[in-house]
Amino acid sequence: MAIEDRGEAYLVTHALAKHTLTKIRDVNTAQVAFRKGLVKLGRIAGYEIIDGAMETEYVSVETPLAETTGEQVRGLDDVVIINVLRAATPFVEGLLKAFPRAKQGVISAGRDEEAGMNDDGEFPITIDYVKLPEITEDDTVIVADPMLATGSTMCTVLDHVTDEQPDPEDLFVLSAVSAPDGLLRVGEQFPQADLLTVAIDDHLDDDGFIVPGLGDAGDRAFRTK
Ligand SMILES: O=P(O)(O)OC[C@H]1O[C@H](OP(=O)(O)OP(=O)(O)O)[C@H](O)[C@@H]1O
Ligand SMILES: O=c1cc[nH]c(=O)[nH]1
Ligand SMILES: [Mg+2]
Repeated sequence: MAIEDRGEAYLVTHALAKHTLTKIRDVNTAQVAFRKGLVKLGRIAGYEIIDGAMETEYVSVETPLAETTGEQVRGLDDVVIINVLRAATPFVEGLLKAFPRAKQGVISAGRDEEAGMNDDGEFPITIDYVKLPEITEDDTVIVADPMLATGSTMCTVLDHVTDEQPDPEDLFVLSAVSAPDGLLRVGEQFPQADLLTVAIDDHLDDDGFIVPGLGDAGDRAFRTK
């Protein structure tokens, strides 16, 4: 298993995840390579969730030559992936390679960057659209957003995801880059969630951007600036 417990979060430690994150951190990595990098990170993280958190069962299988025993992953039909628009879209594309039959939810969430952070280090979050599947107690729920900065977006998203739904078997908050503030905020407000990230960065700047981070993930993936 290449998921390492860091106390406040679990790290995806697969070498290709670190390699890919380094590539997309680079200011010279342009839109297409940036977006492909997020897709790749989503796929690797999905495989790591399967390897680290899902069980296998023995099944008998008939090859062209003989009957033998193999293993299959349990619960692949009981996966829910929540796409936090906009930056999570390529990340989710990668996750879907690991979980092609996942139920999918979409939440459109944006930070009000003009309003800025309040004294508690939170942004006002605008939610424009919410469409979620029914969640069951058997489900593994993965809420994906490549950036976990102040945690304001994720906490607002999780309010919707957990509202009037049963507790799933597992609830993962998956990000590529996290700031300590965001991990602490989400961890405090949603102790039932497992926080999974490729990197925990140093700090947030005065505008709420992760340092060193990778800049504005949405703008870089969608070429809006
Ligand atoms: O932890 P937080 O401080 O809430 O910041 C993280 C959020 O900020 C970014 O979204 P943004 O509001 O820029 O929207 P976008 O994805 O449409 O660019 C990012 O994709 C996260 O959703
Ligand atoms: O560093 C950050 C913080 C929030 N959203 C981003 O895209 N990047
Ligand atoms: Mg953005």
